[in-house]
Amino acid sequence: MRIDVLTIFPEYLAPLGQALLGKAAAKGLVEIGVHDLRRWTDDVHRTVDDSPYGGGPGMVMRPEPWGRALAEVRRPGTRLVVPTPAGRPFTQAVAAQWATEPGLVFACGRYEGIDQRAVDDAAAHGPVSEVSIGDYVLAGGESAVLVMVEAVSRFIPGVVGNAESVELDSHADGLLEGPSYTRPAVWRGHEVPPVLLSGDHAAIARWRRAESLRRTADRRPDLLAGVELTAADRAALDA
Ligand SMILES: CN1CCN(Cc2ccc(Cn3ccc4ccc(-c5n[nH]c(N)c5C#N)cc43)cc2)CC1
Repeated sequence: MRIDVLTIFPEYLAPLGQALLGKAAAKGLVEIGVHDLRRWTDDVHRTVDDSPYGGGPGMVMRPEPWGRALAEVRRPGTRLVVPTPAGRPFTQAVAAQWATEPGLVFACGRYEGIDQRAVDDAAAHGPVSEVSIGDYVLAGGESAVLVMVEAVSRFIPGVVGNAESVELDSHADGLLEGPSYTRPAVWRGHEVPPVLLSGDHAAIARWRRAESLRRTADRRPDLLAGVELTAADRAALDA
């Protein structure tokens, strides 16, 4: 997969070269390009913003640099992802879907956002997704792109050493994952749940499902509505 990021703060995306993703890039599992949008400005001051039509606070990013940058960076048909507080929710399912695509281009806005015409015009050259990573307001799209690239890359074979780990991620089965434990068996008087030391894999699987259901019911009851519960699940929730 090829991932390109357009931003006025390229150094903000330096973490993409670190850790799992950095290793994946070194192994050729993913190609990452970060591009300074100012490369496509047309004035000596390398201007990327201007006042909003209709008035209002702050500045809006001009369409021209985006149009020129996307024409050069985005291969026709490649999905353009535009982080925005007004976007559709970015979810694990969306990450899994995008991971099947040959490439992604991320447009990091700043100020009060990007002139909508730059986004609308991009739709003529491939799919465009305006997405939000959560119901809070950031200062720009770069943090959101770091989050989304990490979530998508976990689905690329070979990026996460243990493929089973991705299958057991929170939200993989629509639920939150339950608690995890490792040695020592007792730490500051806190014991690891005995079932995990029992070697009874069926009992362990039942316990883990029950803990996942209980945590989801407690912290994200909204997710339960989308999960088909068995009789055993209901019994675990009622326990
Ligand atoms: C007059 N109007 C003008 C717009 N504001 C709304 C507004 C618009 C942009 C910004 C800053 N910003 C610029 C680009 C950009 C991309 C993503 C995100 C973002 N925030 N939160 C998420 N989950 C995000 C994601 N993903 C924020 C961004 C701040 C506030 C209301 C008043």
